[in-house]
Amino acid sequence: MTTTSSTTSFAASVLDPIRAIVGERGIITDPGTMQPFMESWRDGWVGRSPAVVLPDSAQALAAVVRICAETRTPIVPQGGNTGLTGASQPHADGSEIVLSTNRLNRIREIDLDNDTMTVEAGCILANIQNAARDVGRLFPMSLAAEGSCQIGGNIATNAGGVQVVRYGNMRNLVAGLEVVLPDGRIWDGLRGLRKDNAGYDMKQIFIGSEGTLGIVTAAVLKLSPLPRATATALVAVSSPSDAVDLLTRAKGKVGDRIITFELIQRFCIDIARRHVPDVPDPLNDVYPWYVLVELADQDSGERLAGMLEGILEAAMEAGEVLDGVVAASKAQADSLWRIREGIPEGQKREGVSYKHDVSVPISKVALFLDRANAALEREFPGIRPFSFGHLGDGNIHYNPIQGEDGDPAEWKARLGAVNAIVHDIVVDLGGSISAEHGIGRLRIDELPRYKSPVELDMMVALKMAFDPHNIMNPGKILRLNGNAR
Ligand SMILES: O=C(O)CC[C@@H](O)C(=O)O
Ligand SMILES: [Zn+2]
Repeated sequence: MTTTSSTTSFAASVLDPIRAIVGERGIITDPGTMQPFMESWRDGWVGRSPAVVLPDSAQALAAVVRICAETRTPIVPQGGNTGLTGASQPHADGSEIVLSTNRLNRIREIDLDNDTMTVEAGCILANIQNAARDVGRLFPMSLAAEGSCQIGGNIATNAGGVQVVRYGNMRNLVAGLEVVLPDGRIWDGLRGLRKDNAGYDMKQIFIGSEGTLGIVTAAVLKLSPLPRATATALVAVSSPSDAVDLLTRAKGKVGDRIITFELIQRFCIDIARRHVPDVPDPLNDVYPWYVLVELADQDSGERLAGMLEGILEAAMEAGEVLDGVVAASKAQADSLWRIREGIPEGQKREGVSYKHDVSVPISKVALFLDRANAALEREFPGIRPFSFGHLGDGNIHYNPIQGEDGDPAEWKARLGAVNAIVHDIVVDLGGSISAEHGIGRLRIDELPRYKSPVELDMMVALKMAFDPHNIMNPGKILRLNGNAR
């Protein structure tokens, strides 16, 4: 059978009934218009698909899934398509339909006394943050892609970001879910409850499942009080171990007023400044490591800044801190944030890098960095360590960059060996090979190396129970029975 005739029969048996449900506005088959849905914005994932389907209600989405279930047509659920692991793009063989949540974009309800907001999966994260702020509440999920990522994708990937140290990751911010199952049934679990101990917690099965068990169509989100004040500082330290001491000291003094605690290696600032405009270098000297710390609470800004200064002065006396600046205005705080925000963008432009999104216990971050840097420098002389991330969560983006010399193709070919070295150390220290980005396709072949057979068996059993025909985002997270997908 030729590709053309298989695509034609695909179109006839599957796309016509789908078109009848979603109408012309709900389906794209033109290759040019489909292209943005086929590729990732970073990291080079590109696929093909006969159609992108965009239902405008959970009921329509469920009806589409029912057709796919009957015809065994694989589905790739997609939100804002901003993920970093290839989970939301189709494979290259053109056999999968992309099911987009773009048109599920209503805020269904805000319950102020319950501090919850019920939203559809396609709501853009920044719109949710703004809607919460408009009613005097905070929705604390915050990450670089917030202007275009969708809450459904945040939930499917259990997103993290820069405020997890205070508010937790997506898992902690969801009170209830509505999900379309792989057989097309809708599970209405939109309960806004703080306590619900009536059996298994099904919503947690779907959070972080990367669209492999079902499609989230709506969620009840937990809101927090809107802080009245924030205080932001950039602090220089001589080592990650001193940064951890500073974190422990700050926790002891101000507890969960710490909303951000990010570690930054000096080289990351150099790369951000090289490639991204307006990244400042606000301290008078150059230091090996930095921390971006932010506090927030309901108190006055002056008192909060005073608390932060007090912590930094004591840490300086103890030799943990070398230098630092506390932002004197919102504009100055924003400018400090540009340093952190410019790092992934700068790194993208610098050449081959080996990305890792790892976590270890906070107490072992310094040991992890020492061991990983030493092992890589021994094995691949010239490789340039490049580490930053969410120290408050023990989550480091350990992204060494190729050496300045040598053939880029040769550096690229070392990816597998670099991953193995880094991940073996992570797992030896009790850590995880994915802290917040997920497994997707990027780490699908590494997962079996780092999960026990018991844990893998449980994961496969779950997948088989929910999706026995393997139509829901196949070939992401797990390959079933050793198959390609
Ligand atoms: O580029 C990366 O490796 C990390 C991206 C993102 O998770 C961040 O924390 O900025
Ligand atoms: Zn991150």
